[in-house]
Amino acid sequence: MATAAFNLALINPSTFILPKSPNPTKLRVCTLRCSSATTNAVPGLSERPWKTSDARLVLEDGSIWRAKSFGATGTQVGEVVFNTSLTGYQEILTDPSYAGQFVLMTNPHIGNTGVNFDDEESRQCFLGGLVIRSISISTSNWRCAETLGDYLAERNIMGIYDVDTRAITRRLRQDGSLVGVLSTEESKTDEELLEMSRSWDIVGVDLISGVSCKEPYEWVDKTNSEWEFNYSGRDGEAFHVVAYDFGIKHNILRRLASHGCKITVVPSTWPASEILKRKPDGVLFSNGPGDPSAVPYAVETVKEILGKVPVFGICMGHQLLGQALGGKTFKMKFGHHGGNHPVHNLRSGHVEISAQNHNYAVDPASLPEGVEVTHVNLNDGSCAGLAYPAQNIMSLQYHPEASPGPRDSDYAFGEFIKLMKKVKVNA
Ligand SMILES: NC(=O)CC[C@H](N)C(=O)O
Repeated sequence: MATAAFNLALINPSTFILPKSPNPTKLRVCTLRCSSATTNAVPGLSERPWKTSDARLVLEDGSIWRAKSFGATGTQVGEVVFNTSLTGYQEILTDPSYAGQFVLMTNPHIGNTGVNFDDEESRQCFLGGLVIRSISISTSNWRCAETLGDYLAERNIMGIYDVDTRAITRRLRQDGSLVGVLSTEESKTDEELLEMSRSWDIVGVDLISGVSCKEPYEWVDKTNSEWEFNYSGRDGEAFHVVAYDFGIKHNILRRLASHGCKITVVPSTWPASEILKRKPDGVLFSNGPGDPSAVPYAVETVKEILGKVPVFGICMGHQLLGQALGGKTFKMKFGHHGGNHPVHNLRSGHVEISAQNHNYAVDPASLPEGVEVTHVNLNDGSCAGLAYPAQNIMSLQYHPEASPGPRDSDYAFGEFIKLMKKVKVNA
């Protein structure tokens, strides 16, 4: 009888799914697995020559997922989001827009290429943690500098593996984003971790101030030659772009530099008046973590700049532009995170496969007349791009810089160059 119940549980994970219950004493564990993974095996020193589960992911709905840890140890709270990218885990780990979130990779096998010196998208990892199905037991790549586990441990980022990522993804798709707690601390009870997850919220929190640079700096690095497949925009003229760092990804800066721009990066709180004094040819509002409604100071800055100089907003920058134009943003059910999101460019008629990472979106119905929706996400019809030609504004909800992901939308940087050029010529 007991054996039958055990087998049933293994083949049907939903057996272990617990209803969201205010009574934490009813907690049970979602997965029960043995594995022959040998990553941490210490022959002769352990009764079992394989690593057994030593971590828990406790979700706010009351479900508990037993897992194995890699990277840092400890206890961490965050919002769980799933990312459908097949490659590019290092760029994802260093995308500052994941601050406050645990990234669950739907691709089951992660870590096989290790990490390298070139693919960093920011100065550190800001995400809460990494959740994967299987960590590669060997690392092989010509650029590999170290293993994923060592990299995360050095940066104090928790990772877990041997967890049913497919079941968690299905739950997030069904119920929406969930807050969770990752812990390797046996001393903490399930109830304590559940309480922690339920008393934490990502909505309404200014996460930008924790990731933005503290002082302005100049950026000069370009993307390498494999990116030179598109309109280069270089015509001997170096446009000066000021980039607001709300959590900016380096490839945005590299792409602008490759188009010949002279770039000054400024902190998120830098006054608009200081920017306008420098008379830039354009201003870029970058991607960044969290809720756009939690940073009214940034919306005010955007408002002060609009109409005075051409602007380009990317992701968080697009959301802040939407609000500055009088529109509203809202939290999506589980957002878009991955490198395979189809977007319809309404101006060209083309479909772009895009890189995306956002949980909030602009409500197009809330925007004033004259603002044009230029791009639509084909998965759910949400607004993926805006333009307000009267004020030389363009923005995208997704990532034309890719990194990781397809480069279909790279033309957007060329369009920004054209916008700056048009305004300069007519000045
Ligand atoms: N990549 C981003 O800029 C993310 C924007 C915002 N934090 C969101 O989740 O919607």
